[in-house]
Amino acid sequence: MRSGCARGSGRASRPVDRVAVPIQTFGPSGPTVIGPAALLQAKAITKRFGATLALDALDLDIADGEFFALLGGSGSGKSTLLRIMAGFETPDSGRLLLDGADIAATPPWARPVNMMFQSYALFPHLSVADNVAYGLRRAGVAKAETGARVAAALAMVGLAGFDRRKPHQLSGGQRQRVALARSLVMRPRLLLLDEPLGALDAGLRERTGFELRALQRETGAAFVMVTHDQEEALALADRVAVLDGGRIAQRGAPRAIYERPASRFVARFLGAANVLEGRAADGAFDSAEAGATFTDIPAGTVALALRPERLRILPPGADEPNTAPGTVEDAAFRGDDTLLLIRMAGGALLRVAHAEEDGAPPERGAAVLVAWDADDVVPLAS
Ligand SMILES: Nc1ncnc2c1ncn2[C@@H]1O[C@H](COP(=O)(O)OP(=O)(O)OP(=O)(O)O)[C@@H](O)[C@H]1O
Repeated sequence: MRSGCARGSGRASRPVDRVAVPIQTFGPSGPTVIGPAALLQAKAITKRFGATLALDALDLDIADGEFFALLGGSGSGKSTLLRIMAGFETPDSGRLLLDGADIAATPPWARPVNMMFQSYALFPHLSVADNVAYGLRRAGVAKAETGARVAAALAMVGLAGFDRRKPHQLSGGQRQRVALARSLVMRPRLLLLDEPLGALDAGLRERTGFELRALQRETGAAFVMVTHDQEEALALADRVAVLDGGRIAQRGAPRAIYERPASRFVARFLGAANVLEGRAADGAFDSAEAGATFTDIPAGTVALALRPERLRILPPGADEPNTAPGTVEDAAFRGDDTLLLIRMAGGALLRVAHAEEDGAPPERGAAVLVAWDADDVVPLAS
């Protein structure tokens, strides 16, 4: 992965009374939060739109104070799930619990939940301050308190002094901050963010990503972010759920699902791993397309994943275990590495990230050996 946003250890600045220590069990579908720290629980949520099954008996737990990312391709059900959490959409079946109590019948405004829309949905005719104050005024909060909370929220997102401007007098990044301030001013326990960085250019995305994490730590609210960008999800979230066809394909800490994807879909979706097909028998996996046999492979393995950055290139004839011959079909320089496409003798096309510090990459057409460490071979069960 080449990611713009580093993950900070970061927990230290969270107020002590909001520290989230979820208790987890590890079942076949990944860790499940069972402790009192579970803030929101979706249980077997199903939602259809006509013939489309948008969510398929989906289970999910969000812990108090965590940064959670819902990651998936177009149409995987991310937005539908977010809208159900917010109360803008009603599930056909299943339950949604907040602190253990069913909130199916609770209208959006009465939930301690706030949603920041991808479009920001600011009122164009209202000033920045009035946009941010809107929810507090509707809730009948006193004028003096409203003023103080609006000022604090604007300061928090770095927009002190912008109160009188109208949305059209702001840049895209500033409009996004107003939308954030408008959500945070309500002091939600759960903030839902629909593609929060989607409308920003690359430089601003990285900076805003760091700021989002800082705000999440500062407020102690749980953040649930929808994104189709895997780097963004891995960089920002404490936990990630990968959605596929209205179901959760895998969930867990970013590093865990990146390094140990459970299925072909997750391996390809996160970091574009090489997926090798073949046949498992007696603890070995024979991949004709890779021209290699892998040993110590658990029963039930249907394919193997190998990350491009874990593969190495050796000259032909090198005397090392765990190698297979191939030919360089193409090469693309990417700055800190070169992406090589290697056609293996068995026909598979492998992606290999050749780091700059490993010297000049081989030329197109060169015969090479592709090498791997046994520890980097990830067995996939589906
Ligand atoms: N109001 C609706 N009416 C009909 N179909 C809908 C409606 N909302 C969503 N769908 C369908 O439900 C499925 C899931 O949609 P959803 O918007 O949740 O996906 P998504 O993962 O957020 O996708 P994207 O990244 O493209 O926004 C899609 O097939 C979509 O076409």
